[in-house]
Amino acid sequence: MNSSTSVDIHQGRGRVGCNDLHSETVAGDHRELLETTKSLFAALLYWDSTVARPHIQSAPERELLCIFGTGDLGRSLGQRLLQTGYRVVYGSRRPHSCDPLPQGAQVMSHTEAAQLATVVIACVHREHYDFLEAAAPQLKGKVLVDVSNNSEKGLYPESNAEYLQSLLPEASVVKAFNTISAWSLQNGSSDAHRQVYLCGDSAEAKQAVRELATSLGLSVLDRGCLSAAREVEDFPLQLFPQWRLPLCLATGLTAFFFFYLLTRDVIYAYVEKDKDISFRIMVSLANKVFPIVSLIMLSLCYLPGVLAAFIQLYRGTKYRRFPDWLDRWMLCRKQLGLLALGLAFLHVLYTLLIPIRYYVRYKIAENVVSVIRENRTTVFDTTIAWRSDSYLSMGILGFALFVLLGITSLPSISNALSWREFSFVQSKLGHLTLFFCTLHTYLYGWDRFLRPSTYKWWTPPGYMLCLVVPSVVLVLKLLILLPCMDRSLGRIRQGWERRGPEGEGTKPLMA
Ligand SMILES: NC(=O)C1=CN([C@@H]2O[C@H](COP(=O)(O)OP(=O)(O)OC[C@H]3O[C@@H](n4cnc5c(N)ncnc54)[C@H](OP(=O)(O)O)[C@@H]3O)[C@@H](O)[C@H]2O)C=CC1
Ligand SMILES: [Fe+3]
Repeated sequence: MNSSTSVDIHQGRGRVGCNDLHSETVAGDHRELLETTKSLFAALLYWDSTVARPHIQSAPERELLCIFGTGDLGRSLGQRLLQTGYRVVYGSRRPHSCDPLPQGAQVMSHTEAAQLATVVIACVHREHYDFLEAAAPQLKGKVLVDVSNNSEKGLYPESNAEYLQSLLPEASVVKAFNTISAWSLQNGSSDAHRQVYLCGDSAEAKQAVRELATSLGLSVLDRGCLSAAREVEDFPLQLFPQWRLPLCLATGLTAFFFFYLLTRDVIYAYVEKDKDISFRIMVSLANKVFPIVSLIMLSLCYLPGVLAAFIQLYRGTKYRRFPDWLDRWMLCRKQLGLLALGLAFLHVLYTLLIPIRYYVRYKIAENVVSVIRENRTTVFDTTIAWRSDSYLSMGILGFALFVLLGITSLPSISNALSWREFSFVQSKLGHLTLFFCTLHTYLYGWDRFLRPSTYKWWTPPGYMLCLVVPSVVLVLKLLILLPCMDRSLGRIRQGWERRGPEGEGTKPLMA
């Protein structure tokens, strides 16, 4: 009892401050009181740690996990599990000659290792799964995690996880961890904190794997039954999935406007005026196509937002899903915006090099010489000065805000912003950017809209075409900002719903 008493008092010092009490009491003559106090504290601490707070008594030993395969993923995953506090045992074909393993891990044959753990993670390629049949008795009733990926789509008739389950019907196979990578686990990159998908037919087995993933700092998304494994296995094969649509759009628009402007400018001059101005393709044409596509793409970033607002106003609720096409469109807004920024950047570069172009220098010199030769005087036109300065100024402001939007969309920057700050920049400043860039284009056009010579072969110039979408977006946005619309939308977004099909009255959905 004496020894246990002293240990208990020692443990309690930090928590209850019995150290001070101890020294004060010793300083006096009350040894009896000291003994009584010691016993009282000992009893209290014993009760506290065993009855009231049993978890404090001793941390439970972490679970032992088994990993089959000592390859790249097996080693990296084992190391992370050991760092998290789990105990790890490897099952290997060559327990005595495998590559160095994380410190603290044991290694033995597959059957021996499987016997020790209730959760077994198979870090082996699907092609070698048949060896697992030999360990079937040891894997009976256990959770078997399949982490495998495919090297290409549709290689096998069934998913790897379903194949594993068919080999070992008495184990509970769970598909998980295939979206992480050995590299990110080893280097602790942010990739290691990404979402992992989970699917399986046994709820308990999935729960065990979910707890495991959560303790590794991964967020888990349950995809349902094991039949969903095929889809989950295809995820890592995706290459920039959210960039596909924006890239296709940018390529399509660039190709369309390139041929449109080629016809209007170069081919028209050749056919109608017998002039070869094909050299303009390299700079002039490029410097028309890039800003046109950039402005359209920027407006396409904001169009789904205003469409969504109108859909919510029409439906009178925010609790109904948007159509799939709108969802997909919304999800790639960032990529649309970044591509638009890239094209705007090219427009800036091309514009900056205008003064050093041979064609431009030649034209200026020719003009000056003709003015002198013909003894003409040129009159300074204030309207043109206003127009050109305003046009440049809007372009600069638009581009500066555009760069700001691009910077704040970077994860490291956006993570440092609150939701309110992020939405202020992306929505308010975003629409202002669109407004400046659209105004820049209107000022470029100025009164050329009215001149018949602008419409070569009855086609409008490219910049006029590209003003359609941004103008529509800005008008729709202005409509949403009208007080009556803004108020209704605000209420809907706070959870209010229009009651009944006729839409009379409102009720709070989340009271
Ligand atoms: N590497 C990664 O980043 C990721 C990998 N994955 C998946 O994890 C699994 C393993 O990948 P990875 O670690 O890269 O592969 P490795 O080739 O590095 O390792 C595979 C391991 O499997 C074992 N093995 C090899 N052949 C056989 C066989 N004939 N019979 C039994 N066991 C065998 C070996 O371990 P031993 O010698 O100890 O028996 C080997 O080290 C794959 O299914 C992969 O798709 C999933 C996500 C990411
Ligand atoms: Fe411009």
